[in-house]
Amino acid sequence: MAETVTLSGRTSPGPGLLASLDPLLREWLPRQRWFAGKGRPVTGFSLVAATELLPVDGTLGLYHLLVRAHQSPAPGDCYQLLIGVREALPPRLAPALIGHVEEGPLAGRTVYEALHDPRPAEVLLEALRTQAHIGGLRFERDPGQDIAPGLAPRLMTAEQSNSSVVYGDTFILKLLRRIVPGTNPDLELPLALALEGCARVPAPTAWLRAELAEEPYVLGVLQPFVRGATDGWELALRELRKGEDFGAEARALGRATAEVHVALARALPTTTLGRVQLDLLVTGMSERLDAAAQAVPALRPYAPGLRTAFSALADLAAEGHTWTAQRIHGDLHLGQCLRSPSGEWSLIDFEGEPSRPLAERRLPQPPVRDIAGMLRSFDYAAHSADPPAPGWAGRSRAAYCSGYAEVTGADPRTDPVLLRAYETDKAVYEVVYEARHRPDWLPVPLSAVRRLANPTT
Ligand SMILES: Nc1ncnc2c1ncn2[C@@H]1O[C@H](COP(=O)(O)OP(=O)(O)O)[C@@H](O)[C@H]1O
Ligand SMILES: O=P(O)(O)O[C@H]1O[C@H](CO)[C@@H](O[C@H]2O[C@H](CO)[C@@H](O)[C@H](O)[C@H]2O)[C@H](O)[C@H]1O
Repeated sequence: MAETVTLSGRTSPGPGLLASLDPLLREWLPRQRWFAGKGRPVTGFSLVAATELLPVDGTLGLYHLLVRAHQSPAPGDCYQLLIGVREALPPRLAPALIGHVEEGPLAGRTVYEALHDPRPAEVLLEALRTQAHIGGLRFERDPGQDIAPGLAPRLMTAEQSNSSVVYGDTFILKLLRRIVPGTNPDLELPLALALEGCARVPAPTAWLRAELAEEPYVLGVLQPFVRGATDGWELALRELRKGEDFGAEARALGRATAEVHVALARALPTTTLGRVQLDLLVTGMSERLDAAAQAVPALRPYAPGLRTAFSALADLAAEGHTWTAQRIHGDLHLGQCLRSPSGEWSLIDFEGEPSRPLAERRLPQPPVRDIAGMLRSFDYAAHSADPPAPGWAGRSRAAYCSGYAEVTGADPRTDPVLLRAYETDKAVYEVVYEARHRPDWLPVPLSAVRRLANPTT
């Protein structure tokens, strides 16, 4: 059953479109890295919106679909799909195959993940360049930034929560996969930082939105591509392999994080977290720990020790301690930091932790939360090295905090209770993330869990 169907007006996809794709999507969707509902069966699909971008009666058809995958708990998540339609798939597109349609309006055709194909990817950039309105899709651009026509696209192959296409090493378009209504911080925060003149974050050039059932959806963001960049994770692993210290880079990263925090605090409202808010924060952390221990048995022996991190924070709140909260990155780790060949660091991916509700991701939070994320990341890098290098992690963590203090005047280590609570919350999140997505990596956050559960050992 269609919820809302938006058409380009050029041709109707026909009522049987989704029914004919259903058996193929059931098999293909759960295999995608960005599919958020892993481990729960997909029981069906409903069409939220369908827009024909290239006519499907031509040699290459293109549908933009928003499709809800029915899973428990209902109603299931909504995903953005770009479906190419051809008579037959050329061999170079074999990895993009979704399947051969047996019935319905596309019977006899082959459907595939269109982002692998240059022509559909070009259509998206051209629509952003010309600020097209197609069906319910709104391709919009910063009037102060131009997009040259004809930039060659290539789909990024990195492990991602979404899908990105690089155009001529000039722009990168991130198409969000799991779509939720509302203002998306991945567009909101970089736009606010650009207005603030913060050069640490690539300024959005253009974006794709949809208005569905009077709710706004952000579907994608185009931003300048940092050419020749190395991300912080790759760089850290490289230095670890060479036995090199990461202190200077970690310090620079601390400064970059602080600059972004200062700009966000200027650009968007801040608030004070008092007893009520801190109690809610502690409750949230405790509930996440309970849910994680339920989902991942290996976490259970450490749960009582981890809880002491949260009760210590509750104790401070009861004594009347308050903290300032502001908008933050929300999922900061080494992979979200790009170092340009000239040594400048940029921060990317302001979506927050994708599994949390959007409203929660947009709340002001103590900046220490981002710092805890980065500290966890140094630990991750050190534990992925062979042999593990805890001393390297300790030095990088210290240098990062010092760099942060150089800009803000406040060293995060002077706030150990809040820092330990957030590090614990993050490690718990990572345990669940790894159990779900990369079970081989589970020992990495579990080693931190052991340390955080026994802070004096
Ligand atoms: N502006 C940019 N310049 C260069 N590379 C980028 C840029 N933005 C993202 N990337 C690359 O794309 C990858 C995925 O981007 P990210 O925003 O983290 O997507 P996701 O939310 O899907 O994880 C990054 O790890 C980085 O390698
Ligand atoms: O980049 P994403 O928004 O998709 O973030 C998710 O995936 C990350 C892994 O790709 C995950 O990060 C964890 O692993 C990193 C090493 O691969 C490490 O640097 C991080 O510190 C660690 O949290 C992130 O948690 C998840 O949300």
